[in-house]
Amino acid sequence: MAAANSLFPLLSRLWAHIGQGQRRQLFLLILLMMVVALAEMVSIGAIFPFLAVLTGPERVFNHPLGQYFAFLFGLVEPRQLLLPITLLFAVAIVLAGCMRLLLVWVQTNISYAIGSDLALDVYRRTLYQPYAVHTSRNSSEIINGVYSKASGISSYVILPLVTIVSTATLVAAILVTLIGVDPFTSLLALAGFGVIYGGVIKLTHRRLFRNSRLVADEAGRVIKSLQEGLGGIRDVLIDRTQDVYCGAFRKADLSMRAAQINSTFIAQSPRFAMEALGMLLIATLAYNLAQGDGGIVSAMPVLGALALGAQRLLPLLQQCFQAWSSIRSNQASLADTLDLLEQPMPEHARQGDVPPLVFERNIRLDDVYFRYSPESDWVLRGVSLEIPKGSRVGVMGETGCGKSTMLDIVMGLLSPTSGSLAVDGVVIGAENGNGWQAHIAHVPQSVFLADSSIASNIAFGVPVDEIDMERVREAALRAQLLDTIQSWPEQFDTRVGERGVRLSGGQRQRIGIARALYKRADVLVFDEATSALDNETERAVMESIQALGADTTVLIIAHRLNTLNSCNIIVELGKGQVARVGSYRDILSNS
Ligand SMILES: Nc1ncnc2c1ncn2[C@@H]1O[C@H](COP(=O)(O)OP(=O)(O)OP(=O)(O)O)[C@@H](O)[C@H]1O
Repeated sequence: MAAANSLFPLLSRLWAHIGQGQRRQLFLLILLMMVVALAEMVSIGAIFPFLAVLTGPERVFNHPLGQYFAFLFGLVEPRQLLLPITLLFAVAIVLAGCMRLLLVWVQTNISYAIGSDLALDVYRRTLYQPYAVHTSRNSSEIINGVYSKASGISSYVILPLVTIVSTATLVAAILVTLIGVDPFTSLLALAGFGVIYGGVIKLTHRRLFRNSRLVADEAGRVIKSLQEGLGGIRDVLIDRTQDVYCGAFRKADLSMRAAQINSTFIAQSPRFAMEALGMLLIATLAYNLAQGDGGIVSAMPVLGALALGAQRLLPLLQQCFQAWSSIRSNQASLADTLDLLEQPMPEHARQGDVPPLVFERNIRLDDVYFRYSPESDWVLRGVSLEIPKGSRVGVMGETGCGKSTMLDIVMGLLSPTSGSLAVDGVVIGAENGNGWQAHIAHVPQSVFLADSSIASNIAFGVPVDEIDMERVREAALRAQLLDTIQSWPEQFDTRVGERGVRLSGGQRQRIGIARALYKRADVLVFDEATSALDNETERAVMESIQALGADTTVLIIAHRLNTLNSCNIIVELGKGQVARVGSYRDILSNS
């Protein structure tokens, strides 16, 4: 718990993910902070001669420095000092303001640039995780991780961190100036402010950490309730379960917001105590100085410098505290983001484009056992199978017997728990999986469609300006979809709607088939890809697939045996084992 609670290990893990270029930018930023701090010192220091000239020009004129200044500008009487000193003070104030503005601009830019790179890295690493990792995760958790936690990292951690460093530099510079003006009051103020902020930090840091865990978890539940309600909208409408989903949303949202309110309140609250303390100090000081020889008039320069210093210091201290509480109240999200950033990157991810593996003879499964986790039952138990190149293999078996799992292993999406997958005798593993997958096109049971045009969905993942329309047309023709597309006013530019809601189930499936054909892969895997088609269309699609040529290997899972009548090998699975292998005729005659 102590380790989870501590912020510093997280910050050092975060530092490890910041690139060299950005570290250099941060170093330059610190230099800029120092320049701004210097400007701040000058602007506060400048009020001292300004007020001194206002309240007693003779004193300043007779001072050796005043004499030198008068000589420099050719001034002959004390009142002539007023204009140049006022101008100097104004210039110092304006310059310091401009420098602060520049600092805010630079630090915001650098923070968001770092945040953007980290968010991209989280997304990239997530996309590169093996399929088994994806099937074991909840998508709302991932969306929450990539979008809210990782994307927001610039505003809730990086910018606050940079703010803490920059405000601390400015605070130090202002304090040094104020100590030069009046050491006792300045050190007293420093101690007072330090005690108050230190006390608030001590009292609230656990609470803020608890809030951070709550916000991180409840945000995931908010996304989950949205995804489930919208994803199952047909059932929600028919069953009238809107209130159930609104209830789940409300519960998570309220709890998340209660934690956010609490953290925001904590972040804001010390401000008022600080302002009161600052005023109290100035009033006490003014009272004491007014009792002195020269009265309040001779004390004005010191008082003015301290008042201006306090006016600069208090917002900075508050900013610094708010930045700390922002990091603390998002610490759990930071920890989750770091876990995502530290997902192992598979070796092949660094390889770039890999050439396809040689595939001339066969695909072999040798005594393959598979289970999804060490706690779960075996899904495949000792499956051995040889698939010659160019064959048409039909896979059948009762529901849940492991057909899709077996084909996921053939496609290199899942790795056998024991046993092996080999192509032309070469065992497929993490290092050559990409080379094997370069041969494969896959049509899953439910085809994912992007909310874009038909053409983009057929040439899925290809940039719009690189889509080969002739190839798209040919794929649509083979998938028995060309006539339908041509009957639509916008033809291949027709938008399909989110997840293809504007299409029928059969049209969606045929887009999936056309997508696989567009790739011109030499291994095609169809997982119940024609289940939504009528008999006539299914027969036509299967004929097109048959006509693909002797070099194309086709694997088809189907529940209807007659879908497989053009296959030359039929594999029947039963409870994770190969029950029978034979020709369509053999299987039919023994059924
Ligand atoms: N991601 C997963 N995690 C855990 N178990 C899983 C996972 N996917 C599938 N299973 C289990 O593995 C078994 C085989 O599933 P699989 O999808 O391979 O069967 P199938 O024969 O293709 O079924 P169907 O014909 O219904 O599509 C089932 O008992 C299923 O519950």
